[in-house]
Amino acid sequence: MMAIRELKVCLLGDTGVGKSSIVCRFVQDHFDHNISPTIGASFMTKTVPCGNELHKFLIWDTAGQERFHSLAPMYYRGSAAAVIVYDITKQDSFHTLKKWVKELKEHGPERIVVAIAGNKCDLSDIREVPLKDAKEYAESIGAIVVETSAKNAINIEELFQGISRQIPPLEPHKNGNIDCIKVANLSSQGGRRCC
Ligand SMILES: Nc1nc2c(ncn2[C@@H]2O[C@H](COP(=O)(O)OP(=O)(O)OP(=O)(O)O)[C@@H](O)[C@H]2O)c(=O)[nH]1
Repeated sequence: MMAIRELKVCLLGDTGVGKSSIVCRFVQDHFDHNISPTIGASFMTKTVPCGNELHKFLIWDTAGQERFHSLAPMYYRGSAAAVIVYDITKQDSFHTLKKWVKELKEHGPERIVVAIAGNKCDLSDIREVPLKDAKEYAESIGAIVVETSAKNAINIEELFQGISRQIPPLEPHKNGNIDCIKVANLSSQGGRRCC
């Protein structure tokens, strides 16, 4: 028997940085060049093994367009982790990422795991944000950082594995907690809805 833990995760970041594409690649191993901007938010799940536990990620992919900004607290409230995405070819999107970090610090859950994803690393020939800047910034706030490509499936699994590693394992006597159900296999895995 393995314990399954439900972990709420939200994705935040500018419109067009590739949040939905990252989730779609992670959950369905699929990439769509013509993906539409998210309206409000979308929800998907994926369960992955982590040590003696299964982590069921309840993934809220938020809309990056400014008009949806006020909805964000609904999605980061109660989240175990936030993936904040920027586009390595857009300096502005890195600036927006810093604003999200500030907002999470002020209004987000106290011990939220923050993972920074520098997406579109397949476009490094037109890069505007050096990896060094992202690493230095991530270190200064104690966040995970990785450059990803949803298009070429680079570091997408690793991003979520990094989050899993930051989630402290449950103590055995706590296995009866409400966020933890005993299951024998991975049959609950899969997305409920994509993009
Ligand atoms: N080259 C490249 N393009 C990407 C990558 N990820 C996403 N894109 C493209 O970037 C555009 C925006 O992707 P989305 O996933 O919709 O971005 P988003 O951050 O979810 O946008 P909103 O829903 O508006 O917040 C689409 O045309 C994608 O095909 C990537 O890794 N590489």
